[in-house]
Amino acid sequence: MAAAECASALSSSEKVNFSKLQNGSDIRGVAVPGVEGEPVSLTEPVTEAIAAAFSSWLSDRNKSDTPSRLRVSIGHDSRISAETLQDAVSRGLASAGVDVIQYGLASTPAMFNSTVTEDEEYFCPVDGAIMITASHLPYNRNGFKFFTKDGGLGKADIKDILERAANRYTESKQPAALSVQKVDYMKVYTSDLVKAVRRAAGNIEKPLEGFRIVVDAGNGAGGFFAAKVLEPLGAITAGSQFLEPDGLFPNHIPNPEDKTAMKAITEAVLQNKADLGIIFDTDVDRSAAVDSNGREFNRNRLIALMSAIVLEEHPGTIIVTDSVTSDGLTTFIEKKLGGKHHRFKRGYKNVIDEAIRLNSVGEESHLAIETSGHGALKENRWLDDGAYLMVKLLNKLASARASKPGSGSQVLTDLVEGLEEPGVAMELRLKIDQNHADLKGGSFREYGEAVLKHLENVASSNPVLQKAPVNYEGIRVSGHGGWFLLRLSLHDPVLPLNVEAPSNEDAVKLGLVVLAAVKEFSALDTSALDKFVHTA
Ligand SMILES: O=P(O)(O)OC[C@H]1O[C@H](O)[C@H](O)[C@@H](O)[C@@H]1O
Repeated sequence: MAAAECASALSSSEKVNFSKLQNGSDIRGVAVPGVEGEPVSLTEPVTEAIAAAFSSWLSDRNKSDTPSRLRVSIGHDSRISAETLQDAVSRGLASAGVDVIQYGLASTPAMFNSTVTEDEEYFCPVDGAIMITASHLPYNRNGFKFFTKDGGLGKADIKDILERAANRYTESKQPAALSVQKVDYMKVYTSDLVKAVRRAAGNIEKPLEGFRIVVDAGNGAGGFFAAKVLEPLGAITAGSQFLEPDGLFPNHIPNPEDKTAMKAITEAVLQNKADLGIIFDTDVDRSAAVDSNGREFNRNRLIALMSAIVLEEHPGTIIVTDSVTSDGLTTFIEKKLGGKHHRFKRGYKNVIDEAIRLNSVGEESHLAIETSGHGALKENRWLDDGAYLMVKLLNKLASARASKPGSGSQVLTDLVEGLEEPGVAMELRLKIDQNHADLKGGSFREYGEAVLKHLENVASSNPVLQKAPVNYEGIRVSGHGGWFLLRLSLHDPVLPLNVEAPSNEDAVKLGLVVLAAVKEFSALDTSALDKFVHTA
């Protein structure tokens, strides 16, 4: 499908529900027509209004300290609607009197980086940055993430921007005099990553010489990592796959939580006898790895690995994670590594903000990381960066090679030794039918809260179950050698259920507890749970 077919224009008299485009701290919508039941919501005029609204938000925020014209950078991932939206964003910004700098294909973390880089040749630092991406969502979606030098914008800022956009959308527009610069900013960002590995290795030019490392970019924006980061450091990247951007994602979903994606990189490692495999999501703010034996470092195992690295550097520090992390991970961080596991809420912005808050009240934390593969380090300005997580693994490889040549990725494998892993780990997503009479006109959130309250009461009266003493999200309960967590999704009318247990039999016992408690809620679709408890 050609980019020109994307994002057909709406007339300004049509009603646009801007608030529906908010997805937590991002904006997301449908940008490409053709999928039944998914009309285009992120049209060019809507996009122009959002970009102009960001610039008005930015200029209000910077009023006192930036008398000159504002500069905003724009980057995008490999989606087929990227260029159309990039042009619309540029027009929206220019109409608001902002200087526009287009980076073309870029990663989300690079966009944040552009707000802190000091380099006039690249028009940096910019006052704000916009990344056009919908992460791992299907090809027809797209969206925006916004950054200033203080990091990614939060929920309240996005709400504000969408309100401003709704007001602007009805205003008649003047054609804007477009002042657009194009620069290859990824050159700056990748050279920062290369320098970070060289520095950690004692300023050796090629600290990864001889390592075979394969990259799977899933046809997203992460293909640069092979040629622009690994190769200059001396690694051999033969066997890397899906490095070419292709917004139809023909090979697999670029998502390190996805089983097919992890299988693809694992096979590439084994076939190429590589020391390490690295996989990114579409916009490179999430990642995972695979060791030379094909063992996956994603989800809890990636957190364990990163915790081991960070706790060597900062003994005793607090590791902040999302809520769906395993009990085995807590034991590993606290008993084996001597750190403290702070299991917080789901959502990368939530874990990062919590780590920043802890530091501000004198509780030292250096790592905030989610099972999804999002992760941020204090040393890297709390930038949510999948590529930087991989840089930390590369540093480990390089230092192990210096002391023990030929040991491949064994150093990483050894670091997670002792992590207890459950026999069964699963997530089922139970949908709330928002139009169901049982909601009695209330919101799906209220309904979900009622389900959780009831489950809490049921669990409290069952002597074989123990409610988690500290819990920030949903209902987490231990029993039958495992645990379950039922919570409200951050964005969707869904109650995700995570269960971990030593065996299928135990997982079924936990599943039955949940099923018995929620079955009277007729707007909740429990078919996946029914199926699990009857067939597992
Ligand atoms: O609550 P859920 O539906 O499981 O979604 C949770 C996820 O939402 C978004 O994708 C965020 O980027 C992730 O950081 C978060 O983990």
